[in-house]
Amino acid sequence: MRIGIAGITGRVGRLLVEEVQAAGATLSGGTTRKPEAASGLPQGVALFKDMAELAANSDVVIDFTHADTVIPNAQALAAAGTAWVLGTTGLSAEQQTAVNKAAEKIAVVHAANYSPGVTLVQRLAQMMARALPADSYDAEIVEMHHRQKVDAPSGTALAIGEAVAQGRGVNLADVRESGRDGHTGPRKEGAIGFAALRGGQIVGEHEVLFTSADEQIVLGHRAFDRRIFATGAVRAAKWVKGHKPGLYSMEDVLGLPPL
Ligand SMILES: NC(=O)C1=CN([C@@H]2O[C@H](COP(=O)(O)OP(=O)(O)OC[C@H]3O[C@@H](n4cnc5c(N)ncnc54)[C@H](OP(=O)(O)O)[C@@H]3O)[C@@H](O)[C@H]2O)C=CC1
Ligand SMILES: O=C(O)C1=N[C@H](C(=O)O)C[C@H](O)C1
Repeated sequence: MRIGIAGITGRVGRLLVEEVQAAGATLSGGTTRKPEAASGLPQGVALFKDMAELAANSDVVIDFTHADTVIPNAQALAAAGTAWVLGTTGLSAEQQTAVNKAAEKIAVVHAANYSPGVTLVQRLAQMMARALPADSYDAEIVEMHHRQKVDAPSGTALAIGEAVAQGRGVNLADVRESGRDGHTGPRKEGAIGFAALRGGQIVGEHEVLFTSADEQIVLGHRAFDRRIFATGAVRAAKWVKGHKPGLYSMEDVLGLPPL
């Protein structure tokens, strides 16, 4: 199968080149706005001028770029009938709608975090939220990433928050509290709080905390190397080929039963 990489010169993109080749798949090539930055790629890696050209030459495109590319990429991939493994985070509601619309035409795997460990943390967080009453247990999510990260809270933190909200049977948008500052007043019962730390070259750290008056449960994940994301995305790319159009998750790729 032919796998294309959007953002091929990026921090994850470069690792995807290695992992696609290690998986024995054919690397069709990639896209970059800066061909001069591609000098560090292995010899012979094809660079396409845009997503339309990359999609036309690929069975699946793995995309770790930037939220600004999501709408044009969705349109180009749907037009080409090419499956999409999307890792980009920081999407607006409009950009997420474009992903959902593309999934009417092509198979899309969309995950804020392609590490199996985080996928399990999300599942466990949902189970914990079901078991621990919101009026006694305060849920907070803390994440830390490298100083270059451009979006906050992380997509993974938001996905964990979504899992807690689902476990509680509420809409995250109604209970989310991000970035407390100033005279905030007491914590609202049932809120799901987020804190985003940035510094150094931290690859990706997440904790979800359930705190009551009498105990605290902390569930955490630390990524030591971005390669965990690249291997997960390649696993998703090999899984998605041949699937009918639709929006799939890393839980589907891992074959986790519905909760
Ligand atoms: N789902 C997951 O498991 C993971 C998701 N991510 C997410 O993937 C995305 C990329 O992360 P990372 O590889 O660290 O980021 P980088 O900035 O290192 O790479 C992103 C690449 O996208 C390209 N790009 C294309 N269009 C744009 C644009 N309009 N603005 C900015 N860049 C653009 C850039 O390449 P060029 O300039 O050459 O065109 C850039 O190299 C982020 O959203 C991040 O949160 C990161 C790790 C894991
Ligand atoms: O930008 C990153 O680096 C990462 N972003 C993803 C996110 O926003 O959750 C996944 C991972 O934590 C690394």
